[in-house]
Amino acid sequence: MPLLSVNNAAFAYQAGHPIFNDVNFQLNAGQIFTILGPNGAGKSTLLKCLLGLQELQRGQILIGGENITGMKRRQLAQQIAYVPQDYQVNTGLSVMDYLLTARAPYLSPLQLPGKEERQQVLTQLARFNLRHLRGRRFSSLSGGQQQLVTIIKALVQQPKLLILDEPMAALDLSRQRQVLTLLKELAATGMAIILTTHLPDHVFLLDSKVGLFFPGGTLRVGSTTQLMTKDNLTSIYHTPVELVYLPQLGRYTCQLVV
Ligand SMILES: Nc1ncnc2c1ncn2[C@@H]1O[C@H](COP(=O)(O)OP(=O)(O)OP(=O)(O)O)[C@@H](O)[C@H]1O
Repeated sequence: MPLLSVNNAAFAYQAGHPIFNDVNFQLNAGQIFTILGPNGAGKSTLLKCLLGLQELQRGQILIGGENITGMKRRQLAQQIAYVPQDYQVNTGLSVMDYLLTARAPYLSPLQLPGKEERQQVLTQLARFNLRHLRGRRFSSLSGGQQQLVTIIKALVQQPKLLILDEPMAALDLSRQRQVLTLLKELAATGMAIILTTHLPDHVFLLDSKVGLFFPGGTLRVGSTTQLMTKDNLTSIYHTPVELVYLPQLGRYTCQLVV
């Protein structure tokens, strides 16, 4: 059974103005699914539906065979972690305390996080060499640091499915490389991953399953080889691009034609 099944999903914020229609895809443990589409296409909205933050007009979303509409938030939070596009929350919490909130789905209502949870936070901070930030106020961090800490928070939650909305938008090249490498490592351990990005090169680097938002709210799903073509990218972005093969890297890169 797939970890995630999205069947005939349709969503509209306003009746008669669908954002997407008939979205169908499945994701197994250990698979990466990268979603591309122009601004306003519906990528974040689809992710919010997967998280149960928005309700579908039609269709269903199943996690481990169970419809998410019948699941409690705590139960969902043990399955799915989310890195939102708007990660800049105004909180007075330190980085450590902010990260500890990710353990809440595993603690009883009045239980405070203890030594074990603090160790889990330190282990995840260490992946990015960011242990030194643990005493800083989250909202005092730079944009890129906040985005990294938000990714780390999702890891502290230990999900089966990790959903990231443009997780590298604020990151420098070295940090993008770290995140891409980490996503591959997490997938190899069996975590399923869904991310959105505006950089087609991220898809070529991950060589993942792909979802392309076409005009009219159609999500076409396939492999990198099937869907990441010059015609498809030109068509979804309404702008000319060239795909260039890099023999030394064994993959394509996407270049704007200016
Ligand atoms: N809460 C809302 N109420 C009404 N309309 C909304 C709401 N949130 C988003 N929209 C609209 O739904 C459409 C899809 O938005 P969404 O944020 O899903 O796009 P996106 O593909 O993630 O875009 P971007 O690449 O710019 O982040 C847009 O036209 C947007 O204006």
